[in-house]
Amino acid sequence: MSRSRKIALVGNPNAGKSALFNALTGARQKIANYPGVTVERKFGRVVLPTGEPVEMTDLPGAYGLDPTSPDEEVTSKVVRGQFPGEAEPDVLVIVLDASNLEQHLVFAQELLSLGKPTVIALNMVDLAERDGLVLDPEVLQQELGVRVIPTVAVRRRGLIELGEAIASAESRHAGPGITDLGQTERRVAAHAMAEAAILSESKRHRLHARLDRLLLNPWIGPVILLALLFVVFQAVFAWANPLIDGLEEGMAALSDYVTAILPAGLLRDLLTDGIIAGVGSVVVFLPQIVILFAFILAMEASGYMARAAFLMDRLMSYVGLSGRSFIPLLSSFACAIPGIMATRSISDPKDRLTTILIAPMMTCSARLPVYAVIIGAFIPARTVGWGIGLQGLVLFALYISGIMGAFLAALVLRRSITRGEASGFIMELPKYQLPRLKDMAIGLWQRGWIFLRRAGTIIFTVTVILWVMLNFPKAAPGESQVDASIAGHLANGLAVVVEPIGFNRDMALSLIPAMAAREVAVSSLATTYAVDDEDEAQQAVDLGNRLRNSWTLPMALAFLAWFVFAPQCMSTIAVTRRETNGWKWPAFMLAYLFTLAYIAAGATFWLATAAGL
Ligand SMILES: Nc1nc2c(ncn2[C@@H]2O[C@H](COP(=O)(O)OP(=O)(O)OP(=O)(O)O)[C@@H](O)[C@H]2O)c(=O)[nH]1
Ligand SMILES: [Mg+2]
Repeated sequence: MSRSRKIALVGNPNAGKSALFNALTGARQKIANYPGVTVERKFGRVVLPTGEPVEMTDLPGAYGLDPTSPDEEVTSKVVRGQFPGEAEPDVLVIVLDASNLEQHLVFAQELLSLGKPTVIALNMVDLAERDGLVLDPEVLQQELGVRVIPTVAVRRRGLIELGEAIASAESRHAGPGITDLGQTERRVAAHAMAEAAILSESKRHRLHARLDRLLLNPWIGPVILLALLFVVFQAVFAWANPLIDGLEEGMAALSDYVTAILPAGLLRDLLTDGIIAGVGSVVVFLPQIVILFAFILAMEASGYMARAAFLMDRLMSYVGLSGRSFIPLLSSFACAIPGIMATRSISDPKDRLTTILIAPMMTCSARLPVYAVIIGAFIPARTVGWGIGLQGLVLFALYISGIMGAFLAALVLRRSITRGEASGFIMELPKYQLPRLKDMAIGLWQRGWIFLRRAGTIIFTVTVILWVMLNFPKAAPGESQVDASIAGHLANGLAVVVEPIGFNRDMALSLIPAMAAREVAVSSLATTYAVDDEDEAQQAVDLGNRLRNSWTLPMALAFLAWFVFAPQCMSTIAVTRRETNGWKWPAFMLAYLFTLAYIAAGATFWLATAAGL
């Protein structure tokens, strides 16, 4: 039997290729309302209405076949059949944004000139209609010489027709003239075709235009952005706290239950001190993660994020970056790994390298449990006027510190190691849309699942290993178990190094396993204090109390400052190595970020101590 045919989805950024890919294959690739979301090719299988199974490829968006950035290069190579080890696609599905037809038809003509069997998905016809645009697919079909199927990817409209068209797509005879047009001629042709295809157009953009005037205003826009972020961090504490209390009580009850049914011994200790106290101390932050991502996803889907990038462009040009870096940096708030991958859409290599190097300073979601534990234990849950919660304010300040640190680093890097001019920034602003509930739910589910999976795998494993290293060898009567243990001895070495910045031995101890993942700092503190606690009745998960008993406020603040900068994440280092093709830049990243963390934590500790906190 011959191999199944390969179908590739191509088109301009933000045309809805991934949405269409998800709808056709049942996959759950990330979609968001700004250009440059997909940076790698993704595969899936589809059975066409004719019963023929085909392999579908989702590609990064591009503006043409002459690549200007690493992600466009992937698209260009795949489409031309030059991607190493990959067969040429048999059918191209060009995805067009119906409400942005003229622009998208430029690249479409270039793709058609390849002469491959092609089908056009005229996507987002719902948005075109909403904006008062009535299109005639027939006209396009005649002009371009291929089937044109209207679709609404997010509502699964037009999928069967599209599948049928793919099944019967034949090698086309490139229409007269299309083959060897230059870029300018394609633009002219695109304009004429769009004009011919638009049956009627009643301008209904007024509300959106007004919204843009407000949100993109150079003075009001940044204020709105800042206010919005402020609300997000207030909500992360205010809304999550009741849920977290509930989860903590649940963990405590579970711990009590295990204590009651199991005889005293190693197994019981492993379950209560290692797994419930350790892993449980991280899991309780699920509500905060979900709330944070609810805001991020809503801002992404509505089209506001792209506006924020536009606003930030000017600010970023001061530090030698362009607004292009905004989306990768923004993705790094979830996790630096997709953030660093997203830099593939940056064309200038030095711009891209700078963005990679500063991405780890964006506060990723793995820091949230660390921040939340320390803030919860040391910052009183009171308001500081106008109903502003102090805890949320401190969290906000930590995020801002990371951003400031990143901007400062960019400023220095762009004047030294990655010297160069800030490149220009052109980004189309996507249409405003109301976030769809289903997409939001799927997105939140995915983020929550990633968080829990980390807790169940890497955090679980590292915590259990640490528990073992904390429990052996056994302490002599009267001696502290942690002092006697392997882990305690190991930590003593590091403790000497971090003593000047106010860290005690337990804090030093938590930094070692936290290289695997930052949340492990929380689980390892919880486990260390649980192991150290002789009083069996006190086994409930009250990490906050234990921290307050062993740390001073300046120590806690220094610990927070450390985590703003410290590159405590193996996976980030690994992905930096991959994206920069070598060890030089990850090594540099480790060195400069640890230095920054050390200075920041030390300065915080001594300033706080001097201030008498
Ligand atoms: N209303 C409407 N929205 C759509 C449709 N198709 C996609 N979208 C939305 O448009 C945005 C962009 O969709 P994506 O699938 O991420 O676009 P893409 O072409 O993969 O973009 P890149 O990966 O950046 O090249 C998302 O917010 C989708 O929810 C559609 O037919 N109608
Ligand atoms: Mg995509």
